Amino acid sequence: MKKHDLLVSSSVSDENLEVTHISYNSKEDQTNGVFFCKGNNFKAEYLDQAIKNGAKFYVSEKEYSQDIDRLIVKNASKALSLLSAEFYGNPQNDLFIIAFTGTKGKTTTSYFLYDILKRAYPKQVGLFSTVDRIIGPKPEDEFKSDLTTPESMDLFHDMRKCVDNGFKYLVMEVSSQAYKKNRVYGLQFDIGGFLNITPDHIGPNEHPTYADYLNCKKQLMINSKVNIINRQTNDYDTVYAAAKQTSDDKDIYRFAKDEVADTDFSIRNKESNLNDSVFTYTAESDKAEDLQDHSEYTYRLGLVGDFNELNAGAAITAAKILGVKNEVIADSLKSAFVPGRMEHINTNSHGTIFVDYAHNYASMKALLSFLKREYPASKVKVVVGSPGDKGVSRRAGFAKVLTELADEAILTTDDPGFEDPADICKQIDDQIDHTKVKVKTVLDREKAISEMIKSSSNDDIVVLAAKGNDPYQKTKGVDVPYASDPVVAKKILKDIGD
Ligand SMILES: CC(=O)N[C@H]1[C@@H](OP(=O)(O)OP(=O)(O)OC[C@H]2O[C@@H](n3ccc(=O)[nH]c3=O)[C@H](O)[C@@H]2O)O[C@H](CO)[C@@H](O)[C@@H]1O[C@H](C)C(=O)N[C@@H](C)C(=O)N[C@H](CCC(=O)O)C(=O)O
Ligand SMILES: Nc1ncnc2c1ncn2[C@@H]1O[C@H](COP(=O)(O)OP(=O)(O)OP(=O)(O)O)[C@@H](O)[C@H]1O
Repeated sequence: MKKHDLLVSSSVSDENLEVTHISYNSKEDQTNGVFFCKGNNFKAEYLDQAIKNGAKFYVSEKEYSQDIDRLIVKNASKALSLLSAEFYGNPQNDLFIIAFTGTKGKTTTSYFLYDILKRAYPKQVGLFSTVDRIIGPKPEDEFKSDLTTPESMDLFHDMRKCVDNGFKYLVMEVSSQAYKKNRVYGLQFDIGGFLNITPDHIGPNEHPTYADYLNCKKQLMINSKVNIINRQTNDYDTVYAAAKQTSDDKDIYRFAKDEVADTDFSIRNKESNLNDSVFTYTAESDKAEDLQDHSEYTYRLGLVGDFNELNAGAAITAAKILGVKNEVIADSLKSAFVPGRMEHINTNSHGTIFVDYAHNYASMKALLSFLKREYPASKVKVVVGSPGDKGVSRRAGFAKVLTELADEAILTTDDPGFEDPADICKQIDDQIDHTKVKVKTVLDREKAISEMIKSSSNDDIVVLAAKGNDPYQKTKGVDVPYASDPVVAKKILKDIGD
């Protein structure tokens, strides 16, 4: 605490207290435990409850109780991160950690790299993603994530499990919120990848301004030994300067699509269809040549979307830094699968269905532009909804992108929260130019999907957007089970004998 200038005061009467438990949730058993008082909504009664549940010590920015020993610190979430790392025996030192940040593509890139590394180093790779956390080789070591980047205590707990389960590598996503809330405070990454940044996550509960969002995101570069940067990201100069603060040029690799000067690797598309895309990855600098055992290599990526070639670029570069052979990378990428991200379902007579997590203007535009450009003769038909209680600007964004690029759309329910889904759909609908796109609203999501699939013919492309493979509808504070878009689509096809 002193080294990080966090200590305000300490009151320790029992120097021999053997701490067997740490917690930030007062409802848990706290026997011989240290309890952390942190968070915007913390209340003094949580500490009282923790003490009743056995806490022997607390860490806090304020002195709440003099009944037990305590450490008063300047910043409780930073203290939580540092002390959690210590409590779990600094598992980060036994893992090679590769982290990705970006407004879009974190999950996709993390899955690409996880699959590549798993082939190269079986039973040695963990994954902390928005979708799943994989902390060991057994089925019970794989579970759904609640946050993109877990709270620091949970992060170090799960890293410890990874190490105890024999893992040597960890691929993880780092959100801007992780830096804002100090979830990765004090952690140095072996490789940090910066994918892109566009205005998003700006609002009262996330980042007050774009400048704050960028500042949080660039922290990954400052805290990584080796950096991988998309040469075409917005604010490239700021991101590169952040990497340079702590890394030499030789440890900063840039990748770009098509003809861009001053990059280390270039991606050039050779062909694409509805199932995969083929692209070359070319070393453009001496240090890239040194990394790549061919100056150019051709990959086939089993996940379409030109943006996915960029995500693959980041994953390929990380794999190369780790010394993985091109053939292993190629084998993995050709069968790439990321739950709910550009999952495609081929039908016999109802066109091609894509399930994709695109859930704001920028990602829907990237997705629909790609489909329009590659398949100009096909109609693009979208089923989409927008969530309640957050991201209100997405509604206007969906209206704009549907007007610009869709042929037909059905507006439906997606995590309405405490709002009325009909109101949300109406807000989208009111901003659509109905002379450009045919739109209707069907609130029952399964019925909306069913209607769109049944009314589509073989040349059509059906996009089930924004929900990915979420198995719930967040409604009035409850996660109401929902089969997920891919499961619903496949069931409908089965029912109609396609
Ligand atoms: C605004 C925000 O970032 N909140 C996060 C933060 O909450 P917090 O530390 O402020 O805690 P709090 O909710 O105010 O609660 C106060 C404390 O009282 C404790 N408590 C509470 C009740 C009780 O009875 N007893 C008790 O001890 C709680 O355990 C907590 O420690 O720390 C919590 C974990 O300890 C997170 O769950 C929570 O994330 C919220 C729910 C969230 O969803 N955040 C989103 C915006 C987020 O972080 N998203 C990013 C992805 C964004 C992207 O795509 O880029 C992510 O990384 O997931
Ligand atoms: N590099 C990219 N650029 C633009 N759009 C992308 C990119 N990669 C993925 N997308 C789109 O964004 C959606 C979400 O992708 P992914 O889950 O990989 O990103 P993420 O950064 O983890 O997102 P989130 O923070 O919203 O969870 C995809 O379904 C796709 O439509």
